Amino acid sequence: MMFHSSEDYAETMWAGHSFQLFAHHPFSARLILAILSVALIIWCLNKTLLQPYLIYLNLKRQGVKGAPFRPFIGQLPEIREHMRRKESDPQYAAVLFVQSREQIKQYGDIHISQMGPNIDLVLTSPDAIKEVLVTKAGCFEKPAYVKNLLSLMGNGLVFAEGPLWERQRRMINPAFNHKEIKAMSEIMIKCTNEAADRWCQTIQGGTQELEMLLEFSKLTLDVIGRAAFGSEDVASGKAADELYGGLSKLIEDKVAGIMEGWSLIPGYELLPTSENRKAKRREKELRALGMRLIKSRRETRGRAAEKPRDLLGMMLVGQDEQGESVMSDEQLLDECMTFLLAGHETTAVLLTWTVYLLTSHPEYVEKARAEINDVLGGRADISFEDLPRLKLLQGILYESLRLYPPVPMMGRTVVRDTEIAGIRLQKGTEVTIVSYPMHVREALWGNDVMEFRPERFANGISGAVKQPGAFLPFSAGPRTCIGQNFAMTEAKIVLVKLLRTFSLKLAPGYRHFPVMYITMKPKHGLPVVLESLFK
Ligand code: HEM
Repeated sequence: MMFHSSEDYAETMWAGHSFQLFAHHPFSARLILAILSVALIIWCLNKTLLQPYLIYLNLKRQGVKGAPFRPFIGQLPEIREHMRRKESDPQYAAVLFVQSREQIKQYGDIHISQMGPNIDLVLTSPDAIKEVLVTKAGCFEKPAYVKNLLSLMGNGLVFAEGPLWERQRRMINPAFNHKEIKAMSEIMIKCTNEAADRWCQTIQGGTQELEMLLEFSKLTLDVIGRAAFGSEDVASGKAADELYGGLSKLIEDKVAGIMEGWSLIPGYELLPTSENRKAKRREKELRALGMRLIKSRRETRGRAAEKPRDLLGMMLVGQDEQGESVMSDEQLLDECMTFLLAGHETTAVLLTWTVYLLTSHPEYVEKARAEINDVLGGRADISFEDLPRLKLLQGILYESLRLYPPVPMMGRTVVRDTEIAGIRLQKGTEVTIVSYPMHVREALWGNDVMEFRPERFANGISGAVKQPGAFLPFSAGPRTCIGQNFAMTEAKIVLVKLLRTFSLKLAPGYRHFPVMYITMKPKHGLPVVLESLFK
């Protein structure tokens, strides 16, 4: 072999012999392993100790208050203890998670909280939250730990960022305009009638206890399946049980991982632990179900002559208003999983808490029935045009969203240095927006703030609260919930049917224990005794 220079020689020797050297010298292999291990430990310590500590110092130096820094665990032990102790406390919702009243009382509306290794700037003030969600929204993205928690949604609309998010939102927006929601309301009515018939059959003229969180979840899954995917069988029989059961278990397990603290460690989700393997398996099954939906919709699209009107159909045609072209199969699947998840769970939880509040305040059941009868007269079915006239029902739903917001917290990560409420935030700082404390702040709503009083919304949101930005069930700004009108339309349709067909009583076995599994829902479900009003 000819070498043109000593560099060539050295290079070839390095490339050719170095691996042999390592292979034949166990010492060198061990050295490499040791170097890699040290690098990994340094990386982990930097992520879980040094970076959080520097963020903590930056906030502290600017006078932000909060519990003292505690390496790796933060306030996790207290939160866990808190959750255990509160099992029997009916006011549990009022002391939700870390953002307990005591924390706000002790440290103020804007304070530091530490969940495992993560330092969070907790915001419960309308002005600061408006800066994050609206005026400086471009400086924030969704945090990695939430993306990991809901990795099933991939890069769908909830987690897409930058130009991808802009394109997807532009493409999907038209599916949620007034005309489309009106068209989808017919599907909602059909699904609701079918569910009510099923419940009537179960009751068989007597009374029967039903677990309403489960019933509402199946119903909202059915609606999103048909309205967004043009599929009749998302929520039929076994598939629905598998889908609902699979999704709930997946999220419960992942939240349990957070409470244990392990899954807050960066990169933990990549380790082959039995929990991670189980979660991956579940995700794979659920995504396979999503793929089946796409395939079946592709086939029906091939046969249909007119322009598709459901969400998946529109995405399959695959052009946005600017004529930009098709989504990849992977992106399509991410959007399907996003809408299946975001589009059913939240609305089911809203319906569940509303029925809980109504059974606890029967006087509003009577008032709501009177309003419904007034608006519908002798007609059996509601129509989309009736909905704006159901003012009390709207107030009941808003009051439920105020006292039991299905999404009471939202996370953000600073991606560009910025300033919020006069506090300088470095890139990498985590921000948690907590709506619940604003929803129950006396100074904003009046001294009856803890009471269920739907009339407070008689003149809309601005008539109910001093700062409208303090009512945040659907978020605000460019990333506000795309499905809010869909959800409110669906919830009204379901409640009208329920109140017109059944009397409702909370079952004696109900245990009030709201928990946060991304959405805030009753840990033990909502058992309700249903009795038909028509005998
Ligand atoms: C009562 C029902 C609902 C509540 C309380 C709710 C709440 C929210 C909230 C708070 C966000 C913002 C999350 C964040 O920025 O971190 C959000 C976003 C979103 N919601 Fe909803 N939602 C509901 C129903 C729905 C429905 C029915 C759909 C679809 C049919 C839907 C689809 C979405 C999507 C796709 C996003 C992400 C939007 C974006 O980032 O551009 N939601 N929702």
